Amino acid sequence: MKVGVADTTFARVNMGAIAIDELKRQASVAIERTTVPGFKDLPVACKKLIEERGCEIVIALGMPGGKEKDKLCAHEASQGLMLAQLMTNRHIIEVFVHEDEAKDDAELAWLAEQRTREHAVNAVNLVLRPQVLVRQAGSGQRQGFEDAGPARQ
Ligand SMILES: Cc1nc2c(=O)[nH]c(=O)nc-2n(C[C@H](O)[C@H](O)[C@H](O)CO)c1C
Repeated sequence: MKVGVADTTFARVNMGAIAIDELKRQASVAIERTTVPGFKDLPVACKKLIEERGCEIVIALGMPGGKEKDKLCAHEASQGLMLAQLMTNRHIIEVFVHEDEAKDDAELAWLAEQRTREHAVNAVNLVLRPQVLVRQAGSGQRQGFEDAGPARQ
């Protein structure tokens, strides 16, 4: 099984390296990596990882900046990633860490690592251990900051 990792030079954390480290901890899978300038370049990069490099699933890692323009572009990139999923019939796990989610650089680095690692686990589970996700259904999982947990009556 091959997992694709696509990340960007725009990001302020090496999210691709973190994803690869976590994938190696989780399972014995082949990994294909590509790095593009920014998140708008991710959809075609992910499609190529699937169609040309044989990936079963891809993790798309990006970091939207804090400006309004960045947020608009992030929405567009996200739509591109969804389209790529429908075109290829493969999951592309979008891991976006918005720069303004964190109060400072240290928290940004922590959040990017945490979210990347947790979604790398999700990607492996989706393909190799789907029953793990079924067991987590409705449990309020969050990637990065604390889990929300199940709603209580
Ligand atoms: C405005 C803008 N904001 C971001 C961003 O917040 N995060 C990011 O990864 N990339 C951004 N880019 C760059 C585009 O994604 C893309 O790399 C260029 O438009 C070249 O295709 C742009 C152009």
